[in-house]
Amino acid sequence: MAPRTVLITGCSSGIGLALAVRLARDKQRRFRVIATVRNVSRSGALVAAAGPALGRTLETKQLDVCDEGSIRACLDSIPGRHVDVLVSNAGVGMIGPLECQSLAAMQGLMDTNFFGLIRLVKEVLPDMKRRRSGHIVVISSVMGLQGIVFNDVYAASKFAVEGFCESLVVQAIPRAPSPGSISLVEPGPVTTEFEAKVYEEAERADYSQTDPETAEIFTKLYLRNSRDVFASLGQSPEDIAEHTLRVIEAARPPFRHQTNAAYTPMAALKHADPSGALMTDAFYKLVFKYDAVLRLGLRAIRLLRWKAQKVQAGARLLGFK
Ligand SMILES: NC(=O)C1=CN([C@@H]2O[C@H](COP(=O)(O)OP(=O)(O)OC[C@H]3O[C@@H](n4cnc5c(N)ncnc54)[C@H](OP(=O)(O)O)[C@@H]3O)[C@@H](O)[C@H]2O)C=CC1
Ligand SMILES: CC1=C(/C=C/C(C)=C/C=C/C(C)=C/C=O)C(C)(C)CCC1
Repeated sequence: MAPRTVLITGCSSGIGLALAVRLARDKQRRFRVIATVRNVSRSGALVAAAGPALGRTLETKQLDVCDEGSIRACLDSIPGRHVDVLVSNAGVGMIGPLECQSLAAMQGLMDTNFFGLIRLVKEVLPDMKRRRSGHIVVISSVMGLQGIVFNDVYAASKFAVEGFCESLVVQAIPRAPSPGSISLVEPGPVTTEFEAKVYEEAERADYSQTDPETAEIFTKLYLRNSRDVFASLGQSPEDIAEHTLRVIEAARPPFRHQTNAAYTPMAALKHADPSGALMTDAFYKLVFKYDAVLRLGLRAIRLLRWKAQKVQAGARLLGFK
């Protein structure tokens, strides 16, 4: 079978980079990867990680999801504009009290995370419809399902992504017998540059724009808990690449795919109680009342993960895997 052409956005780092390399190094050579970056001067890590796959199963191209012209130019440079799988991955984060964030920064985030997806879909969907085949895979987030304190605008952008895809999926690419033309991958925290970037912004923020109590909750409580959550529950970009590969290769791709089992019960709270009380109450208690219990639980998870890694390393040393 001819390799499937997979176009991925945001491949200079993190999930996009890991996925591009994973697909390009597929042992069965099932994919031809077009790994796109917004800024070609930032493709060094991708090129290094791709190694011998570069120029064979992986090529790099420029694409800025905020620039329709660059999306069109990228698509036009592909023979027949033929893309079998579009992975919409490019995205940015934002944390902190609402009063400390400018409207321009919020609009910039929506432009990347939400309108970036729309620009891509508008460009590839007509071709996919014409061919009656194609798969759009969107890197969403658990925050597309559930808001998290101090992530208001980022969560809103991922909710927008989910609402858009949920509406579009039914008619997107009618192809019997499987309608699986759009899939949402929903990771929890992933240890990439994303995390460092939001913390850097939090360092630079002007907390005089909010009241001292909110500033204190964010800087003292939230940031500490967030670091603990990433350290305990964080997945690697390679993990997310494996999950995304499973979605891409599935005969009947799922519409939604969560990557972090630890998150599923929290998302379930929302559906267990339509009034929202169960979910908001649980979050409130975890943040304000039982934060010591939360931290203890997270520390226990870290310890278990560390032990599991040791056991795995020992097993490898003994030649078991
Ligand atoms: N890390 C996490 O905890 C989670 C992340 N996600 C989502 O995963 C996706 C990837 O993030 P992640 O790998 O973690 O973070 P990274 O910061 O490592 O990667 C983000 C990528 O998006 C690119 N990008 C940003 N703006 C644009 C643009 N306008 N056009 C094209 N590319 C752009 C960046 O390019 P550049 O180098 O030029 O800035 C970079 O390549 C995002 O959609 C994010 O929301 C979802 C759940 C959890
Ligand atoms: C779980 C949890 C917390 C933090 C979650 C975080 C920090 C999640 C980050 C997810 C990301 C970064 C998704 C990206 O798309 C709190 C609020 C500290 C306390 C309550 C339980």
